[in-house]
Amino acid sequence: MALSQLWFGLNRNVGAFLCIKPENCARNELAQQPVRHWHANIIKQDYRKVIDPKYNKGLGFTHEERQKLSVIGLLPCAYRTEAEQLYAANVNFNSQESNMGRYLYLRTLRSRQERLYYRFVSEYVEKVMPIIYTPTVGAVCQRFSSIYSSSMGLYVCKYDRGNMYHVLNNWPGKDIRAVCVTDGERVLGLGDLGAHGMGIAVGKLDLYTALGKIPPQYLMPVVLDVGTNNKMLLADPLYIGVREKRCTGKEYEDLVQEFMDGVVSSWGHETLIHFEDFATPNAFKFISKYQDNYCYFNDDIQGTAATGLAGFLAVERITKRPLNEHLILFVGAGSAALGIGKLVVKELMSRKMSAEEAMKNIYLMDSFGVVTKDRKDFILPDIEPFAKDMPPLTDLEQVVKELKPSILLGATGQGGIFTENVLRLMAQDQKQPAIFACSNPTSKAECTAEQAYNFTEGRALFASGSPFPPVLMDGKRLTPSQANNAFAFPGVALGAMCAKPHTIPDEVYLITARTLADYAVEEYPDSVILYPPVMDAANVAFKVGVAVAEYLFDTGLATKFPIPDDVCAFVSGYQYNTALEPALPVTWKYPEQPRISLPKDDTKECED
Ligand SMILES: NC(=O)C1=CN([C@@H]2O[C@H](COP(=O)(O)OP(=O)(O)OC[C@H]3O[C@@H](n4cnc5c(N)ncnc54)[C@H](O)[C@@H]3O)[C@@H](O)[C@H]2O)C=CC1
Ligand SMILES: CC(=O)C(=O)O
Ligand SMILES: [Mg+2]
Repeated sequence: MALSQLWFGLNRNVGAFLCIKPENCARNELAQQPVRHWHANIIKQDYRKVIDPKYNKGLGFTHEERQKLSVIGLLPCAYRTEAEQLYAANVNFNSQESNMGRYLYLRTLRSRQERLYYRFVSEYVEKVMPIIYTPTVGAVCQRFSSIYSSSMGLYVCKYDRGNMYHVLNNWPGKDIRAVCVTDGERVLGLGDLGAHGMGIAVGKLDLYTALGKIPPQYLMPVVLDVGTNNKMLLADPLYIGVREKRCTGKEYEDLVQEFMDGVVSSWGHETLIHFEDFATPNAFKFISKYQDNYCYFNDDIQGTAATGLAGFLAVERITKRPLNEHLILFVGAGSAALGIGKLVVKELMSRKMSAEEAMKNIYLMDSFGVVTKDRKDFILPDIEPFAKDMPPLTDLEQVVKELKPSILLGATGQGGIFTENVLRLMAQDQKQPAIFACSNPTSKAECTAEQAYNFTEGRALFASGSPFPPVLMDGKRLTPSQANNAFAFPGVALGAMCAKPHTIPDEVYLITARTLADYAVEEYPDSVILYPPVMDAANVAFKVGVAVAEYLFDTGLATKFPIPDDVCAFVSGYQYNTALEPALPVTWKYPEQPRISLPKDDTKECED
């Protein structure tokens, strides 16, 4: 291993450092001894541990550790405590001039010192999440080929058909317990980004660890590269993916099936398979195909459903009006909106309502207008039950004027469609109009927080998919909530990975929604917030993880055996600790063995 590589791995040093303190010379003196070669071999092993981002502590190696590892001189003399390392990371992060710079700095930190990275993300989640996740991750995905410097995840392309097991097992991690896979066809609200979808798979799994505290070595981000229909990418000389139009139909579905089987045969049936940012018709198709037979979930439909329902439960609590008495208008009838709509129906049915009663006050609107019964064919079969018997209405303003919704949720990927007039109409008819602008990234939000508050005299209960800063109005600080599936998927994943089910039923998303809604009530009883603040997202993930695991154990769906007596302690024990560990950790200790005194030498002298 080249010395330069070592320095690079340790802390991006630019040379060797000679410290003249005599006690620090011990290792070098030792190196002159005859045992040198034997020792060098041991040290080589240690070196590997040191340059591995999992173990590397940079300036956090104590001087004793540096001596043991023979890295004295490869680091400057200073030792930094954890707090000092975090402070240094923060200084570096803040000194970047753009969010893209901050993202790239964090990737470098991640590739050098994994624990410090996750510690930093957890500690500064409010300012870091918008960088590693929406909105900056959207810009990263758009420019992925031009900023490409390392793979970050596994790329499985359509030409790997027949060799899936081989490709999956090229991944260096051997104990994979969750996979986040995308085919990049609908990345946030940015459309088809092909192999650039890796950015979002990496971002989601980063939140598994930052929020769910799931150990990163169990996680694998994957892009299924089946081509792209994005003309700009196809013409980009730097494009990193398959430069062909998307494959579809049987060829596509067979590849996805081979992927599912490859994961199961590589790491077992309990491996969590998280589908992200597939185009909506495929997303629904794969839920019906895989939900009952794999440890599988679709985040855009099911994770978003849990988050959306939790927001509606908060509206119900704040307005003191039962959910079924609210008129809900979904603008958008795709993965996000339809997923939420279906879960709201399940929630209302659990309150002893029929499906028809539950759907009575739920309206869907897509780019053709309100979904009505006279539609010839429905893009998705799941839309049809929501269709209403009414004359067609296509203009959003008109729809709001006529239906007078109390809850308006946008998931269209169309920035700004909640216009001033739409928002004013909402405020005209409702005391506390609930407005959810769920589309990501920020540029695609249906309205900004400022617009929502300004055009409703500050009365809106507002949440958005990407974060907005607080708004000052008449001396009052109005803080918007973030309605993002990041409040659901890390906890669902944590619970599922602990309990290891072979299937994740819809009840899990009801439980997730209720746990998230209860959290806000318990922690902020007097507040009118729709969701807890993002700085609480790790606590939410833990609560959701425990609730999901408990449900899976109680219903016999868990395959983890034996069933733990204390699920809370069990889930907590599974979690990742971001504290910097010793370089050469003592994993377990042996007790001192009782000593038996040696018998006296009673050998008789030889007679002959
Ligand atoms: N906040 C969150 O946690 C999540 C947010 N999203 C965001 O939601 C957006 C939509 O995602 P999907 O549902 O997967 O997309 P999709 O493509 O499945 O659905 C979009 C829907 O919007 C409709 N639409 C488009 N323009 C419209 C208009 N002018 N008026 C009315 N309807 C219109 C389309 O007909 C379609 O029904 C994206 O921006 C995505 O980032 C998605 C998942 C989770
Ligand atoms: C948040 C998310 O999953 C999306 O916008 O697609
Ligand atoms: Mg998504």
